[in-house]
Amino acid sequence: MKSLLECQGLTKKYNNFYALSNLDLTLEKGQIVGLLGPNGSGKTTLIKLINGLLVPTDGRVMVESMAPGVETKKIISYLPERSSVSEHMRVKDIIAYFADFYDNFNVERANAMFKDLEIDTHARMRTLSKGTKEKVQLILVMSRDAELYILDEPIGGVDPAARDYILHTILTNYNENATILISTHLITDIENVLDRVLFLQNGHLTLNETVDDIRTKWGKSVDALFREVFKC
Ligand SMILES: Nc1ncnc2c1ncn2[C@@H]1O[C@H](COP(=O)(O)OP(=O)(O)OP(=O)(O)O)[C@@H](O)[C@H]1O
Repeated sequence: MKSLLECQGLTKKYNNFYALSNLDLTLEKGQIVGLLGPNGSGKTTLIKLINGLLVPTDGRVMVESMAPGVETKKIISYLPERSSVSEHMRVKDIIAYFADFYDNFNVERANAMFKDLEIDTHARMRTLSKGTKEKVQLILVMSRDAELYILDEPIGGVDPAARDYILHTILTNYNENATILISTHLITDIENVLDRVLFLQNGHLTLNETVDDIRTKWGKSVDALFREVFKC
C-alpha cells in the first residue's frame, strides 16, 4: 500500500540545536493521528517541514511520494498554530476567498458547519471571540477535500462543551481515505477520536502506536501514558 507520508532520517537543526533528530515515520491513509509531546519537543517543526515551510537539515519528507511543494499544497489542508486569516474580513468573504483559491473547497460543507455551530458569517473576524475564530479556521481547513489535514493546536481556545461537538462532527465529517495529523495538548478531549498516537520527545519519535495497542499493552489511556512518560 502506498503511504501518504514518509519521513526518512528527518533532521532539523536551528544553529547548533537539534529540534528534530533522525525521524523515521510512515503514515498510511485513512487515520486520525495525534502528534503529542511536551513544549519544545519538535511538533511544530515537524509540521512545518511536512508543509515545506522549513527545509530539512538532513533526511527527507515525502507526501504521496512528492517532496513538499506546489503539488503537495494541493492535497494538504493546513491549520497553522497562529491565525493566517485577515482580521478585517467578514467570515462570508473569507469563505468566498477560500472557494476561489482552492479547487477542492466545498462551500456547502462549510456553510452547513457554520450553521450548525451558529456562527454569523456576516461578522468580521476581529469581532469574534478567540474560540469562535478557532472554529472558523478549523471549519475552513476541514472544508477542503484534502488527502492530509494538518492541524497545529486547533482547539485550545474552544470551550469544553463545544470541543466535543467539534471533534465529533468536524473531524469525523471528512473523507475516510484522508488522514488527519493533529498536534495538541488536549489529550483527554481528543483521544477518543484518535486511531494512532505519536510521542515526540526532545526531537525524537519515541512512540508510534495505535490507541488500541496503547490500551492493550499499557492498560491505560493515552493521557495517563503521556503523564507517566513526560512526568516533570
Ligand atoms: N526559528 C527557530 N530558531 C531557533 N530555535 C527554534 C526555532 N523554532 C523552534 N525552535 C526551537 O526548537 C524546539 C522545537 O520547537 P517546536 O516549536 O517545534 O516545538 P513544539 O513541540 O511545537 O512546542 P509547543 O508545544 O510549545 O508548541 C524548541 O526548543 C524551540 O525553542
